[in-house]
Amino acid sequence: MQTEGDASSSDKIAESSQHANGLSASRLSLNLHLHQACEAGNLDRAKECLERGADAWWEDEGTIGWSALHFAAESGNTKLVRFLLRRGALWNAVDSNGITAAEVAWSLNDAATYRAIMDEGVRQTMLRNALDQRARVEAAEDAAAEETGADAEGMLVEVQADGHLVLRPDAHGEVSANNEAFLSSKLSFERGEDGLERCVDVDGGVVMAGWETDIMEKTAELLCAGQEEGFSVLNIGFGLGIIDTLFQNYKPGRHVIVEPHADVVAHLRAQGWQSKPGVQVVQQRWQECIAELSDFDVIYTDTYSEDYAALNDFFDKLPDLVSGPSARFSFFHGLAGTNPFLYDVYTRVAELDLIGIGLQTQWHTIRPALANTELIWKGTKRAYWTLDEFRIPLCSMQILQ
Ligand SMILES: C[S@@+](CC[C@H](N)C(=O)[O-])C[C@H]1O[C@@H](n2cnc3c(N)ncnc32)[C@H](O)[C@@H]1O
Repeated sequence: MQTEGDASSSDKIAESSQHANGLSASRLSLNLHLHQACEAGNLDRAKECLERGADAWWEDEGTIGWSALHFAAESGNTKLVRFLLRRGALWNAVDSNGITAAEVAWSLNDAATYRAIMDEGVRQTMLRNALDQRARVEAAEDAAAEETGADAEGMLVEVQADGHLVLRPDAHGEVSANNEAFLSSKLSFERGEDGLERCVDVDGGVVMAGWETDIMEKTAELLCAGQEEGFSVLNIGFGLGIIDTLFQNYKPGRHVIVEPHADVVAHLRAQGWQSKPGVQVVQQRWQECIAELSDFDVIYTDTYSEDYAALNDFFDKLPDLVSGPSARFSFFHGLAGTNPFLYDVYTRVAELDLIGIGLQTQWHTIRPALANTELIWKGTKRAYWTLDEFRIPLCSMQILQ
């Protein structure tokens, strides 16, 4: 509960008007009435406020920045929540503590309301991805015409100055937000303060770190256990070679590694990867060589400085890469790995996009033992993972046992 006891609307208006971004007193009053209606879970009154011109997106910065959706979520009226979402409420608006309305519902064990907000998030994210994809195709066509490049974006979740969560912000010129810039920048291979090996980019962004070993181990097991002798593996992104080392334990007959970064390739050469039997290293971006590759029983992708749109593009290539309906695919699902609600949204978005190309996904949840110990992120730009549970996708055209 965030409103202040019996404060009258006019008191609240006076308090809020300092932060009102130029809204008139009557509009503020209407917005506050909308909040009160939502706090009471009163759909009819909320409708009336919106019909009279209240703003469904408005957040009361005079208090802790709740929106009408936060109040509606707290009231437990799922119908009201759905109504607000249809009328312009922002599904991912956060209060001044970074809390979304969905998290308010979650804290109250209100699964129906949580689901309603998540569904809207999934719908809008998929729509936005589709629009972005079209914009990228058009940008690429323009770039080809003008011989200029288009910038890629990062996919970290950040709270913006206006209080909204952004799913794919520009990471302020860092190489982690631009695949082309990343691939021509310097990398360091070092030991973190946790004693584990890590690979770090020029800005201090972590490309890969030893704490992910648990995730890689489980992924390799899900993908490789029970495969026939001589099975074939395609891995996109070598990094520290953790998953490739684990794949080798299952003795694949053919093991293709796609890795474009010169420093990573130098690192893997130094470890003798190129002369291992059955191993082929392709020093290209996956986008450049994928059309030449086919017939894999196991496919895994875990790249860096690429966003969800790039992953979705990779999904589209899968039908031409697999050896048959029982081939298995997985990817590193770190999308929105710092916010539990957005992690749920991206889980569902990926699942639906995969259904779109005929793949079923089973999610295997693990708690990486080494994740979130303080030392992991010391001396790095930021933590890209702060959640307790990691979901490993296992995808196939057939339902897997
Ligand atoms: C997170 S690391 C992979 C870690 C790996 N799974 C492991 O177990 O060590 C990401 C790798 O993807 C590579 N990469 C980045 N962009 C790529 C692209 N477009 N195609 C293929 N690999 C890419 C990076 O150079 C980096 O080596």
